[in-house]
Amino acid sequence: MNKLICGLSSLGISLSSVQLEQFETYYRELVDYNSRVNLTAITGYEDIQLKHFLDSASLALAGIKGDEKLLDVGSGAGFPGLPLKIIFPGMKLGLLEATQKKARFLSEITAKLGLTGVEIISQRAEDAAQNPLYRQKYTLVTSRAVADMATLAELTLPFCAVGGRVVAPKKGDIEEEMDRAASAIKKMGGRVSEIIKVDLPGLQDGRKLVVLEKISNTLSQYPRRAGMPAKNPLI
Ligand SMILES: C[S@@+](CC[C@H](N)C(=O)[O-])C[C@H]1O[C@@H](n2cnc3c(N)ncnc32)[C@H](O)[C@@H]1O
Repeated sequence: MNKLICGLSSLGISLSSVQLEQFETYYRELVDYNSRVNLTAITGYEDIQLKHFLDSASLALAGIKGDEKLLDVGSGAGFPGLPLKIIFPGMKLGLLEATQKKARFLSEITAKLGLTGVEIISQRAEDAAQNPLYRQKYTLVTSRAVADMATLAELTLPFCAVGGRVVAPKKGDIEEEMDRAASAIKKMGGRVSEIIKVDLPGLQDGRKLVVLEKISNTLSQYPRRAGMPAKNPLI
């Protein structure tokens, strides 16, 4: 795990032997499960350390303290939620994933890693966000590679408590994407707080973190029914 260790040290994070072993187990189980069920195209030992584990950990640049209640929307094989939980074990974590076979992997890997305080929610974000158990209940919401920002605002901000934040990793030039998303972010009760450049050993390719702040309650009509936020983004 040298690539991960090196990148994390730039973030001021060092891992205990238990955490290191958890990352090794996560790597092995991911590659094994992936040979039967397609979870990720990234399978090399170094690539997984950088593009999955360190990329997930880079969200710490947004000032994660470790006492957050975190929901990861469209978590797939657990990114970025699970690496953050390994690094910050005190966090409460929800992993929201609509695809059943991916949600099954999330349940299995969570048990194998011996993590507690993790809930797997196998639903679409549009449906789960109307459930009072989840609506506006999280202080931190993450989502990587799920949708463009206008759609993502509608899929994430409704889960966020007022005063909480959404952190979304993005890559490349996002100016136009952010312009298109301005109205959706406002309608969900959010505002853009900051955009943080990610520059870590092995991840120097224009990655950034979009940070949204939740400043007022989301109106009950949002998110719209399943599929609408992607099909017809709010403008
Ligand atoms: C490209 S994958 C990214 C997975 C992971 N976040 C990552 O970065 O590796 C997108 C994931 O989001 C899930 N997803 C897409 N739309 C969703 C929705 N509306 N509600 C819940 N999950 C959704 C998909 O099932 C898929 O697993």
